[in-house]
Amino acid sequence: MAQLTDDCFAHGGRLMRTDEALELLKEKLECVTSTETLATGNCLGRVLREDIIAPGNIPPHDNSAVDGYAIYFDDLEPEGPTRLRIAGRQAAGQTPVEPPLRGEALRIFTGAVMPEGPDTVMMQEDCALEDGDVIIPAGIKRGANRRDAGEDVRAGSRVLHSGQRLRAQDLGQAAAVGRSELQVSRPLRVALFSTGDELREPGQDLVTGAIHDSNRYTLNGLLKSLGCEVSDLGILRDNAETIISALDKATEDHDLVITSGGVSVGEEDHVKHAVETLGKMHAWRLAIKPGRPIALGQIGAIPFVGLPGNPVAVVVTYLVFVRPMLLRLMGGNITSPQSFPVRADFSYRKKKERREWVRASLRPNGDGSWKAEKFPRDGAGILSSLVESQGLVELPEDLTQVEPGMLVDYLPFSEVIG
Ligand SMILES: Nc1nc2c(c(=O)[nH]1)N[C@H]1C(S)=C(S)[C@@H](COP(=O)(O)OP(=O)(O)OC[C@H]3O[C@@H](n4cnc5c(N)ncnc54)[C@H](O)[C@@H]3O)O[C@H]1N2
Ligand code: MOO
Repeated sequence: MAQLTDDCFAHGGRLMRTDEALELLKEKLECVTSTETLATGNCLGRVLREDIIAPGNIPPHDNSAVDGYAIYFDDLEPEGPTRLRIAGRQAAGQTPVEPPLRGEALRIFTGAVMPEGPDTVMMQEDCALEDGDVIIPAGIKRGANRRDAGEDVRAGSRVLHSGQRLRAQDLGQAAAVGRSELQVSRPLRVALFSTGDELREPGQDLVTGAIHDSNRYTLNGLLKSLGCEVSDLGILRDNAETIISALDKATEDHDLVITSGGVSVGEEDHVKHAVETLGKMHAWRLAIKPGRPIALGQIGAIPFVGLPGNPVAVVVTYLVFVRPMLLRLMGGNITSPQSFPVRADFSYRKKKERREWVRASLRPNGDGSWKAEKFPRDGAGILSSLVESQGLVELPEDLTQVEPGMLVDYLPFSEVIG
């Protein structure tokens, strides 16, 4: 099991660019999860840890794509209808029957093996029947309505790649090549805490100055949607000893520890100190908004991530940094989420040299295209902005001004959550 090396997150004091941070994560983190063999049907969302090679062609044999009549194309009259005797019947799953002779048709059904000889299938709705014969109209193309062996997958080709997260269609593909079991990563075990004296559990009354803990619920959902096994370890009060002992204990049986809050420069921000006491901490100051402070470190060999407390910063830093980190730790490929160029429907000023994400939703332009409408309020504490938006617009470092009509990169939440 590969582990973190010392100083793996260390960097200079300046603000670090997103690309640099992601590169460093890729370089320094390795897979820490072992593999297990699971029934294919239980592998949804897991990271595949083997290449899946097709042992045979799919489909395994030439077959009919429709219910109809298998015929020899060369038997057809070039102009006008052709009458053919129906010589036999071939259903899906049946062993091949005697092929029809030239001048004959074979009644055939979708998925049934094509007989030797006939090259074309006529759909039954286009045919007429008369005294046990079939009347084929003119106009069909040679080879119509037949599916060739291997047209979906060729024997020996790689249908699934080690490192990919298994979606429903991937499970179908594994089953299609005959795999009843797959080698996948065990779930990453993540310990999750919130920190802050102001935090109360939902359901508890709020005294003045208190708020309900929302970050743990957001993070729990984000982590679970990526297939992590989450230990929700509650709220840590702003007390150095409490935090030290809780973090220490959490490393005993987890692959990663995540907290939110307490990573800034305030006197009550004890998380950094706790990690420094137990291991190594490298507070990263990233050239991003929201989510400038993010703490990465290690407690023993277990990676630690301290996310900023502001609820929007939590989600953005999770999507941009933590998600690729988790994928790496569970042996997955880190692929950039797919964003889409759309026209901005807003003006926005930003600082140069920093990457920003604004909350946005797609609205129809009326001509079939879409535009990105920005959520009107920008605060990193406005959690409702995430609820009411469908995604994020990513604004690169060198951009300083967005104007309506400008092309921007829109990242739907559906690309990265789940
Ligand atoms: N002097 C400075 N102050 C701040 C800076 C800075 O650079 N210098 N950075 C600001 C930025 S940016 C952020 S982000 C925050 C991050 O600070 P912390 O990680 O220490 O977060 P807290 O202070 O604990 O909390 C910030 C904010 O979020 C609320 N919060 C915290 N946890 C939760 C939770 N589980 N559920 C809901 N809301 C939560 C908390 O009450 C605060 O309002 O620091 C800025 N300050
Ligand atoms: O990193 Mo803070 O984003 O502005 O909430």
